[in-house]
Amino acid sequence: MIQQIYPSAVHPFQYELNKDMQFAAAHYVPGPGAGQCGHMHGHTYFANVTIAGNQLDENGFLVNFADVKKLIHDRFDHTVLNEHTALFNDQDPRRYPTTENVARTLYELVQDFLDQTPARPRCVQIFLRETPTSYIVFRPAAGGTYGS
Ligand SMILES: Nc1nc2c(c(=O)[nH]1)N=C([C@H](O)[C@H](O)COP(=O)(O)OP(=O)(O)OP(=O)(O)O)CN2
Ligand SMILES: [Zn+2]
Repeated sequence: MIQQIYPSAVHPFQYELNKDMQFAAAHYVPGPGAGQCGHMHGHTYFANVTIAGNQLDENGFLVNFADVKKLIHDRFDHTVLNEHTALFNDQDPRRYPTTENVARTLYELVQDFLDQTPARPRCVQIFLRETPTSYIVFRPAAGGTYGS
């Protein structure tokens, strides 16, 4: 069981759902300053996904916790992040599998899924821990984010 305190996302919605999960994945960071991280190595990533909205679906869910896990855990667990070439790219720093870019990519995957649901709740925060001492918090930019 994952038990961590996460930073709060500020949002105007009544319901806030949080899903914790972990996944084991390997990666290397191709950047010139990556040092040791340029070599293939692995992490047990811990992700916390925060989704918010005002409307529940026909199940009484904001979104099914299991669907959120499927989007991330089932896709990345026991994989090499650099090999997800539709998402990451060794030639483009915006697409290197750094913690920052992985966190943003998780946001994009989750929000794309939510956009296909009738109530279209919003992913308001991704917390992604790569090591016991290093983590990133990604929040979508303000402006246009909470428009509907
Ligand atoms: N801003 C970023 N810096 C670093 C990233 C990153 O994704 N974004 N990644 C790495 C490496 O991939 C590495 O796996 C993690 O680095 P680090 O936290 O330095 O790992 P340590 O376990 O060695 O940390 P200590 O606190 O020194 O034990 C590097 N930088
Ligand atoms: Zn790493």
